[in-house]
Amino acid sequence: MMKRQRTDAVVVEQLRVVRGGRDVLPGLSLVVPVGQVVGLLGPSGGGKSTLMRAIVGVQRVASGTVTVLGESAGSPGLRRRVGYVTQSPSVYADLSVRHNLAYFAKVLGAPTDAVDRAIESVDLASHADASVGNLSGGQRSRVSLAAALVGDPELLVLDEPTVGLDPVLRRDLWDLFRRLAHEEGRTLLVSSHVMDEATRCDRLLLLREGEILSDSTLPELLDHTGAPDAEQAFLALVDRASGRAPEGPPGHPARPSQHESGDRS
Ligand SMILES: Nc1ncnc2c1ncn2[C@@H]1O[C@H](COP(=O)(O)OP(=O)(O)OP(=O)(O)O)[C@@H](O)[C@H]1O
Repeated sequence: MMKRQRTDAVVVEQLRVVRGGRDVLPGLSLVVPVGQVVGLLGPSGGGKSTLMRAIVGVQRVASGTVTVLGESAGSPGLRRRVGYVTQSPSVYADLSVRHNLAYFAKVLGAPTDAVDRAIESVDLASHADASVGNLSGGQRSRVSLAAALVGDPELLVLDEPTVGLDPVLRRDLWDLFRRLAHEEGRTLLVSSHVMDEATRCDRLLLLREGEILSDSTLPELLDHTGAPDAEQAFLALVDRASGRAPEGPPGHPARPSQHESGDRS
């Protein structure tokens, strides 16, 4: 099992990414500290997936640097050290949980006991021989997560892992993320456009239109904005960034129009 060594798992400096002829990330800088659950929150289209792709090294970058666990993002040495779960399922529906994970372990060159450890980590031992196609949505999400865990990664990058799940499954997954960070010392970068998931993160990065509006803990964010919850705080920051004063009383910033709130849930 890996040991914590550095203070920053990810360091992004002046990252510029152009997609479809547009500056999706115009010049982003941020750090993700080791051993924490960092939430990457913000409206759809804000650049969360693009940033994650740059961190795992699958995104063409126009300029800037992305350093992951002390190496340049996408370096061959990071292959097993970084686990990535995309929004679309990456496991085979016609194979059992165990066979899926055995396949990923082989691809990554991970030891065979990594399969059982990953299955236990995500609490799927009782379904290890079930076909993935017969599992519930929440169980399937956990298989994808287990596939990312077989390489025993120090950094897990999870793109909207709780989307479409019911509140109980969401809570269970967030409990698991926290355990992976706080008990096993891994670093987790987890994206979501559901603001109430902010309460489960050690730190929050609020991303909107390719720019970081805030990088802090939730208590710091609430203190700084005077807002009662993460969603209101985010909206207050959006108003400030667009030079618009909130219309409501302090602590209750006005709600911007639907497209600005970007809520697609
Ligand atoms: N393959 C692509 N080609 C061109 N533009 C793209 C491509 N993929 C994404 N974009 C654009 O890049 C911007 C950021 O998209 P991205 O997927 O990173 O946002 P996001 O915050 O992850 O959104 P979501 O929550 O919907 O996944 C969007 O404006 C999107 O239209």
